[in-house]
Amino acid sequence: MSKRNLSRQQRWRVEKVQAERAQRADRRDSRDGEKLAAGEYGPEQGGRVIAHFGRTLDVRPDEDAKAVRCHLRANLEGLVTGDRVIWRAAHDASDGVVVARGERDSVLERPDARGQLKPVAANIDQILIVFAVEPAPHANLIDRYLVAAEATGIAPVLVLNKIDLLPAHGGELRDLLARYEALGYPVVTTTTEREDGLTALHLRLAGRTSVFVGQSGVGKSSLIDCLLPDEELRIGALSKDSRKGTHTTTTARLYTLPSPDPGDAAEAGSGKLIDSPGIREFGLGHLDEQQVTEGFVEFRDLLGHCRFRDCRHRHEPGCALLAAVERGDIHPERFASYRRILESLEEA
Ligand SMILES: Nc1nc2c(ncn2[C@@H]2O[C@H](COP(=O)(O)OP(=O)(O)OP(=O)(O)O)[C@@H](O)[C@H]2O)c(=O)[nH]1
Ligand SMILES: [Zn+2]
Repeated sequence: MSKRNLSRQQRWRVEKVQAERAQRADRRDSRDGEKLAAGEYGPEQGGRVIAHFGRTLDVRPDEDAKAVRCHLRANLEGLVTGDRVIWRAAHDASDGVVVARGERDSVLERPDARGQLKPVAANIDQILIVFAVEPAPHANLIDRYLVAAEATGIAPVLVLNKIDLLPAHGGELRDLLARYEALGYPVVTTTTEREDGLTALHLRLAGRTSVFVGQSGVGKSSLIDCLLPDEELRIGALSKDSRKGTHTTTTARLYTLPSPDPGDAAEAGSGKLIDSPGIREFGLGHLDEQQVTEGFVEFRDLLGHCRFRDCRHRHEPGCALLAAVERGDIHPERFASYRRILESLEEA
């Protein structure tokens, strides 16, 4: 058989499979429609997507810890973990159907295999950028994460892990942290080596939905293992092996964190964590020059004040940013990071 025929036959098979799949979805949808009309589903209620697998989702009802497997009405597309939804439970409680998606406060996107941005998780309150005493962080790397986080509109928080390895006076790292605190970024320090090493982190997580990102080896898995100690909480969570592998397609999951102190949780609400290998690898991605510039929070008030409207803040006379570096209002290392990030975009 010629190559050409083969590929035509392959194409035919693919089309056939797709047609069958669409037919099945149609059938299921008209069944859902009939069931909905026949009142086989209960009243509408709120919930949150805690995992999704194609057109099937796990939804956790607002008032309940137990998730329900749901499918989607055909007109609903693109739901992701963390989405708030309106859904109806089957009367026999076996499953449910999602009928609407709530407004999103925020969405985290990643490029798919074809380089197109796809949402991977929604309604995230904060991005925890984890770095560690070892491997020692480069300020530039932290700045990259901050810029990427700023572009999503989700608040970044810096988490310095492994403080058990910190030398007595902390040295350069303390200075580095002070620099970011001065910019208004919350900084939390942690260690998984001490019983009380995560106290500050617990406080940060309470009542919010968070994701952990950061370089390999900084201790993201270790932190998450400490936060979700109960195996049951991690049912379906990433296995040790897949964590180390390159499976970045695994679905994101939303976990409810147990509180170390039940009293606190009742006040602030329990913390939620959305995690997947893909989310952990969140990085600079597809930003343009303007997004990078606006990602440096201390530049914002100065933008628009350069002599030339199209100033690129390199060596133009009357540049408001360069003047601020001169005055010491912008830290020279932050400005060097800015330059380096722009250069890396040009290379890409
Ligand atoms: N001393 C010390 N070591 C830690 C701490 N937290 C994690 N580690 C160690 O740091 C190493 C890396 O931790 P992981 O949790 O695998 O780091 P990760 O960020 O998940 O790394 P990837 O899976 O590669 O993304 C392990 O050997 C941990 O035991 C800590 O607070 N103190
Ligand atoms: Zn300028």
